[in-house]
Amino acid sequence: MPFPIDFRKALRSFRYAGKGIADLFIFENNARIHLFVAIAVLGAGFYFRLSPTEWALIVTQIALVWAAEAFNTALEKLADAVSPEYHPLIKSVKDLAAGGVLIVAISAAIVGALIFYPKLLSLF
Ligand SMILES: Nc1ncnc2c1ncn2[C@@H]1O[C@H](COP(=O)(O)OP(=O)(O)OP(=O)(O)O)[C@@H](O)[C@H]1O
Repeated sequence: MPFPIDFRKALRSFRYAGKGIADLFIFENNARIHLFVAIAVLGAGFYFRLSPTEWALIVTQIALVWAAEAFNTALEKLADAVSPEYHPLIKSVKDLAAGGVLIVAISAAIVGALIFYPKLLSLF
């Protein structure tokens, strides 16, 4: 019986996923904005010496926004391949996917404000 886990296949999948993440930040303007904001937030996190729980919340929010952006970009590309011309369903698909990104971005902004606002106030 062959070993139940094909590690070479898993490694190949990781490489493809890494290429997807690199493409996201190299080619997608919105993703680059999210990357820039995340770097600024991480810097602020180190400056204010966040607690482990605060770090967990911040890292989760950053990951959610990046993942949503990746799924949104994938859907946009799929939609463009399937129907480059105007189609009301494609409009709905793209608007829904963009709405998904906006939902997590708002959540991230609220979590960030809850964590950093009191710390910023304490500076003055
Ligand atoms: N083929 C299409 N059919 C119908 N509506 C479309 C189509 N392509 C785009 N749209 C509309 O235009 C909006 C913007 O689409 P677009 O693909 O330009 O995305 P974007 O958010 O500007 O991202 P990017 O700049 O990364 O392409 C969509 O949310 C949708 O409402």
